[in-house]
Amino acid sequence: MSRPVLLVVEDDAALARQLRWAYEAYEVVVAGDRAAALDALRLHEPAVVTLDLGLPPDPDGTSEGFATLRDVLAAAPATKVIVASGHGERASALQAIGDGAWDFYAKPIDIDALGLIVARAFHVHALEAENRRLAARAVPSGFGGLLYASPEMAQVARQLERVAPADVSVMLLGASGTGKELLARGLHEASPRARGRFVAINCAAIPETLLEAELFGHEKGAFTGAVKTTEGKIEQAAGGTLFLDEIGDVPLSLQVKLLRFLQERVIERIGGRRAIPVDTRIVCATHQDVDAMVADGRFREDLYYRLAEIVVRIPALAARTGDAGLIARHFVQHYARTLNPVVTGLAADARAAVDGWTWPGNVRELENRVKRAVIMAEGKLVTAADLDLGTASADLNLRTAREAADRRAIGRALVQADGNVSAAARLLGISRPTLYDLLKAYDLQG
Ligand SMILES: Nc1ncnc2c1ncn2[C@@H]1O[C@H](COP(=O)(O)OP(=O)(O)OP(=O)(O)O)[C@@H](O)[C@H]1O
Repeated sequence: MSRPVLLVVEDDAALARQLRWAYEAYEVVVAGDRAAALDALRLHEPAVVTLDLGLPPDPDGTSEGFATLRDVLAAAPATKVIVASGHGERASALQAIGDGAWDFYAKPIDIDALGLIVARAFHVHALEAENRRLAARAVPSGFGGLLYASPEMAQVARQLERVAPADVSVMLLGASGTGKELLARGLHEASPRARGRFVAINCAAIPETLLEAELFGHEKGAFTGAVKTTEGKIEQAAGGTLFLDEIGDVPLSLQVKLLRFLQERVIERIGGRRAIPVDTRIVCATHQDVDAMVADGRFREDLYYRLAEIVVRIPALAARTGDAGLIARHFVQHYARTLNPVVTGLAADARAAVDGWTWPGNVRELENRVKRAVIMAEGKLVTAADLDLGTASADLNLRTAREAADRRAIGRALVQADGNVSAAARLLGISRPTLYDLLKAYDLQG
């Protein structure tokens, strides 16, 4: 097997020779200045580079060393650069770490100590490469950017893949921020209507009085302010998919009109007299407990059956084994690129905090926290404190630890039981009312 390449950027030829001789486990490539270092980087793509900051034409300063560090990391950001700090240059070594170097060592060189740092750098590089490979593999095709590695979400994706080609209505149930809109879009893209439009409307965000016009459109002069004829969202989605988010917030009066559209597949704009046929697929979502709403008359049962030919339950993020860490890594890389390129990953305490947190706001909360943390991070790694999870992680106290465990177990049981609350309760060994209480308490309805 060929030996891994260690690039030594060093203008002292005698020292470079000594390193080549000492590190026989590696193929040591030596570069004496910045240009040679970059050539060697392109040619050998070394995982690890040792860098003397004092390079010609500035052998007594550090400017050329820092420029080399910048160029190396710009060309190959995953490279582990270990910086040499001469006597009294500790401050520049620390600055180099801030600029993205992986570690530093003090001159004069202790061959064994540097050897350990180098070996560890190769090891970490290999782990990170493996992580990236796994993360890349975890991105499934077809569901527009949805990230997961958990069996719980794999099951959801499979269900949606199966129903995408059939022109049935789909109801997505899940707490806020679990990715319902992303899944609805994925469903559209995997369906024969993919060439048509995906039109989304959040029924909770629009005042009751305006919702009807938004959905059905209006003719010019239908009401004060209706200065021109306007198509509603339903018409806009003709040939494509209409995503009705927060369907549980549609008032009863409008539920009747929606039902009529779903039965007859024609709409009438407000103030219009013409029935306009519209062919669109309906996907809807809610975080509310629609079963309970139907039971106490807040949601029409006949409409429910039209909208929910297929019901898919989206587990809370805390109930997806391993997904929070995976998604956090993705967002760190994503936001680091534009907001703070020095940041390369999550510190160990941050990873533990991400795994332990209950994520009441699900993926949206995770994305927001990571984004803010990337901006706030002072070094290469995002810490638990940057995520604002430092004191609030699951081991804050027994109650939060229990809640996290409850959420995970309930989410999994619901997925396993295909959303059937009685079956999930049996799996969990608790009564149905107790499970309902827990679903309510943790806002896990659906
Ligand atoms: N599995 C995932 N992988 C990557 N990003 C995700 C995932 N799930 C959700 N997101 C992102 O999280 C954010 C929230 O997702 P989305 O808007 O789909 O949630 P939602 O369930 O519709 O929320 P709400 O009910 O509050 O409208 C979006 O920015 C979305 O891109």
